[in-house]
Amino acid sequence: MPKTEFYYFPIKGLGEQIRLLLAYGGEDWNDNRVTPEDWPNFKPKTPFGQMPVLEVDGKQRAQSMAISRYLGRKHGLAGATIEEDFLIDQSVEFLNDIRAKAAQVQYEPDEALKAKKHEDFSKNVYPTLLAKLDQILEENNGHLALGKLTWADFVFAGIYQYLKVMLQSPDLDSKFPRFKKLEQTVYSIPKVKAFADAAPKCDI
Ligand SMILES: N[C@@H](CCC(=O)N[C@@H](CS)C(=O)NCC(=O)O)C(=O)O
Repeated sequence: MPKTEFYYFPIKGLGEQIRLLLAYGGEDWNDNRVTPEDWPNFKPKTPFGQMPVLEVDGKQRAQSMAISRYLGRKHGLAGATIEEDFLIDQSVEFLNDIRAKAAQVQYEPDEALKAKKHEDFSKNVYPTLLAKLDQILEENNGHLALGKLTWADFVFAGIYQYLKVMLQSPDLDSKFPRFKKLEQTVYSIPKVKAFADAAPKCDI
């Protein structure tokens, strides 16, 4: 089996979903956590000057969603038809929309503007998006698509803690119990749990 190397910062961010998929697949892989000090040296050696990067047999792959989709297909977590794949992609893109909205606030450098945006989004944006997400889970047996475990669920589990921080919503678990349940569903898969139990702890 080819040796797989995964490279990302020592955070969950855009990398955790890939770590969870690699763990699920039972691949022989190394979880390389590149420190900010080592990053300037590695950056020019990556396809887009960014991480995550997945290297299989010396061949690099980049872009978190493309890598996740690739691993999902590889490990039986994709759709059986293009229609099913579409439903998975649709939910993943919706998750990305939520993350992008939250990031608009999280990475606003002006603190006063950040507070204003947070207030506005908390009132006018997040409630609709989160209710829709909850509805998708309700209609899919607690999953993001197809009523069963797919790679979209790994994307969700990988970003959920970070999302809570970005939404500044520590009570998200109690407001939307289906969210926490889905995160637990993924993290309690034995191979995923074994990885997560042994991995360095990080919240975001
Ligand atoms: N669209 C890319 C975005 C990757 C990205 O933004 N990576 C950030 C970390 S989350 C990065 O490498 N930042 C360091 C830099 O740009 O120098 C993906 O999904 O993989």
